[in-house]
Amino acid sequence: MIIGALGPEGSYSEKAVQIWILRHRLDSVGIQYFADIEDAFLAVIQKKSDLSIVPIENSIEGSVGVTLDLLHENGVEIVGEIVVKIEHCLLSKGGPEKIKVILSHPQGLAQCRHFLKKYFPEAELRSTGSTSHAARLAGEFEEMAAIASPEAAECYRLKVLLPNIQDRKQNYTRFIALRAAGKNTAEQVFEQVLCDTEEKTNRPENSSHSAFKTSIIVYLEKDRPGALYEILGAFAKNKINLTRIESRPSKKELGDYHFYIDFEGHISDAIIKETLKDIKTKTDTLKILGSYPAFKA
Ligand SMILES: O=C(O)C(=O)C[C@]1(C(=O)O)C=C[C@@H](O)C=C1
Repeated sequence: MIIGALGPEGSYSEKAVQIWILRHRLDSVGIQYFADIEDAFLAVIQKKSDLSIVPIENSIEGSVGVTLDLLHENGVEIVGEIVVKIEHCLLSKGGPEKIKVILSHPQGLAQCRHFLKKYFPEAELRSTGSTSHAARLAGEFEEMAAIASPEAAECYRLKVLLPNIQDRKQNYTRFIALRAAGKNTAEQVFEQVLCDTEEKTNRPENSSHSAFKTSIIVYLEKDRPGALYEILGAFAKNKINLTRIESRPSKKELGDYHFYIDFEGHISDAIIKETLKDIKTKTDTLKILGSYPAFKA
């Protein structure tokens, strides 16, 4: 089995893959590293990986926009989530006095904004494809430092000049595990529900509602008063707990959005089916991204 992730070695994405491998007790897994999130994501469609793990949101910086857009644009299924604690360090080959350039993934730079402004106001900030890519470069040039993990420091033989430099101690990134949409995806199960035929899912028996999450994208073509309220009302009426709601520009015009909604429950639960059927009548597009086990720390 090949799992795709953002590389090179030492990225937080690799950490997420390792957690996935441990929790699923997988052996004989190869990690395929990609230069950016888009390539890692699309690898499942291009059959370069069986599963890909990509970041979707961070507790300090919010959504990873490219992942949200790709979920809308492509036929993939979310099969799981992984939450990784992010502890950024300032890494370099030499001492702090030599640092002229600080490199990291844009998320890494943004999560350490206060630190950078306070201690390195003169440094040039440069973004890289990943935190580990930044560490690899810092290993080559003394005047460059990287914001990356302690594991990246080990990988590229860098000194940890300062640990835990993110603006808040509590810093977590949520990743999703994807596979290409195939047979028995949540979307197809729902299509069957709409035709009132018997559906089959890979949901384990006897699992509680909150043990699972379902992710959907909703698009309301014609902006009308109360449209979003009606959708949220359908969840409230059936006492379904939303875990996230996020809007993302549809890119058609200013002020036009897709809504990404995560909620507790599995697509094969009767109440979820009923709620989604109801929502389908209120929206122009309803895309079901998947039902998957909620991450437990
Ligand atoms: O650059 C990495 O190491 C990544 O895995 C990417 C990523 C992200 O895109 O959010 C993952 C976790 C951290 O929030 C910073 C960067």
